Order: sequence, then structure tokens, then C-alpha cells
Amino acid sequence: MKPNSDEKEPEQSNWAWPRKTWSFLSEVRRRSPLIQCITNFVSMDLMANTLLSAGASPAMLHTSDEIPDFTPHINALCINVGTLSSDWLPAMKLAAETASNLGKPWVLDPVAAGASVFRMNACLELLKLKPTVIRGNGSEIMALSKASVEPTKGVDSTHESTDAVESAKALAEATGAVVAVSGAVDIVTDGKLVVGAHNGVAMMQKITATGCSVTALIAAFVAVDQNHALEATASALSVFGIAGELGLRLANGPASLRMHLIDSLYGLDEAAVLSHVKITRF
Ligand SMILES: Nc1ncnc2c1ncn2[C@@H]1O[C@H](COP(=O)(O)OP(=O)(O)OP(=O)(O)O)[C@@H](O)[C@H]1O
Ligand SMILES: Cc1ncsc1CCO
Ligand SMILES: [Mg+2]
Repeated sequence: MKPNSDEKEPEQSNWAWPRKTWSFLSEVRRRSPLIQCITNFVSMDLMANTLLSAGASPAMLHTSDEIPDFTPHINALCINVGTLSSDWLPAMKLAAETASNLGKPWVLDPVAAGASVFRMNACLELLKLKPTVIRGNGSEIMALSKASVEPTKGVDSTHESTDAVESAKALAEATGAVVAVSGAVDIVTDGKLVVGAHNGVAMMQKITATGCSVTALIAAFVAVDQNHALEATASALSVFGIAGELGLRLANGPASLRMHLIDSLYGLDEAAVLSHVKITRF
């Protein structure tokens, strides 16, 4: 038998992923975890609808005045700095700190991390509060890993996700978080193991906030099994990608794909998940 054959390593083998992914989605539907999202104005609607169609329960509460009462009751937190301003940052930090202190998973989306010194410093401060998962596009993860502020295209990536593998590993090592880089292949790493989720369609990049929304979906998947954050993250990325693949069959362009993606996520059944999940060792 070959040392890396599926028989020898059932936990890591490619054939184990579809079942694992279905079991995450089923658990999210069964338990309907409460996900607090402090996110940008652009993404609020798609993010909340993504969570609802996956079976989770979104709450877009963002004021510091409510965090001490509300955050202790959530199952996971999603923080996204997309339309960051200095008056929102303290609430993000308070929510992240509260979640961390209570042992609740939280996920960071470092939108356009390298676009300004203010944004980079905010992301670096949030990293100190120990996110469970960090999900960005290639340019965001490369900038954050080097803490470098340089001319960028803002929220869109100018890099392939595969350009960011070493940056993702370094960021995971430095922070203890699982790091995910979205793109044609979604890369997920804990600093040692690297897996690729090969689902999705290119038109998803033409719908604003699909990245933000999949970050919230990751929070929902991690909420049901925070001890397996890498598996939860890869599974969420794969499920969202499959919803895009099935949605595209009915879509005429980005606007109708947005609608059909949500419908497909809502209607995903076991057979579709088992036949479409494509997650491999990278
Ligand atoms: N070329 C591609 N082929 C397949 N899927 C893709 C491709 N590019 C992006 N995706 C998918 O689209 C979703 C969003 O990823 P993307 O990298 O565009 O995020 P983002 O840049 O953070 O987006 P946003 O800032 O608008 O939220 C992910 O689920 C990703 O897998
Ligand atoms: C377009 C845009 N600008 C700030 S956040 C956001 C949503 C996608 O990240
Ligand atoms: Mg983004």
C-alpha cells in the first residue's frame, strides 16, 4: 500500500471530504447557530441572506452599547473591515475580545487590508484578539501577512489565490488562525496542512460581497465544530462554490446569479453535495 493512499489516511483523504462537508451543512441546518456580524454597509444584505439560506441565524448588531449583553449569547462572530471608520473600530475590538474571552470562535475578513495605514493597523490590532479563521482574497492575505501598505485595487484582488500560499501559511503560523484565500481555487491552511477547494464560478467575482458572505458562512460552519476549523472552513468555501455552480445554470448574469446562488444554497441536498465537493490536498 502506498503511504499516502486513501486507505492509510482516511481523515485526510480526498474521498472523506464530501461526507465531512455534508455533515457540516447538516449540523448548521439542525442547530441554526446565531452568528453576529459586524460588517460593511455593502455586504449586510447578501451576508444575512447567505446565512439564512444555509440555515444559520444572522444578527447584524454593531454598537458597543449592546455587545456586553448580546455577544455572550452568540455561537460565532464575523468581523469585516470593508467600510471601516474610527467610530466602528472600538466595537469590533470589544466584540472580538468578548468572543475570545468566552471561547467563542470568531472570523476576520481583512477587506482591502493594504489600502491604508489606518486599515492595516486596525487589522493588526484585531489579529492580536486571536481570530479562529482569517479569510481574504489573494492581495489581502499577502498584504496582511507582510503588514505592507502599498497601492492596491482596493477590495478586489490583483493576485491569484495560489500566489498567496506562502503568505497564508506564514500568517497562520504567526497568528494561530486558520487562513483561507479565496479565488479560482480556495486555499485553506493552518500553517502546515494546505487544502484547496475547487468549487465556484468566475462570475461570483462580479457580485459584490460574495467574499464577505462566504466569510460569514465560514463562521457558521466553525460555530458547529470549532475544534475542526480547517475542515469547517474548507467545507463552507466548497458549499458556497457549489451554490454558485448550480446557480449559474439558471442565471443570465451577475444579478440573477446572486438570486440563484441563494436559492441553490437553500436547496442543496445530500446528493448534490456528495457529487460536487472538490477539496484536495494542495
Ligand atoms: N475564478 C473563480 N472561479 C471560481 N470561483 C471563484 C473565482 N473567483 C472567486 N471565486 C469565488 O467567489 C467567492 C468570492 O471570492 P473573492 O476572491 O472574489 O472574494 P473577495 O475579493 O473578498 O470579494 P468581496 O470583497 O466582493 O466580498 C468565493 O467563494 C470564491 O471561491
Ligand atoms: C465594494 C466594497 N467597498 C468596501 S467594502 C465592499 C464590499 C466588497 O468587499
Ligand atoms: Mg473581500
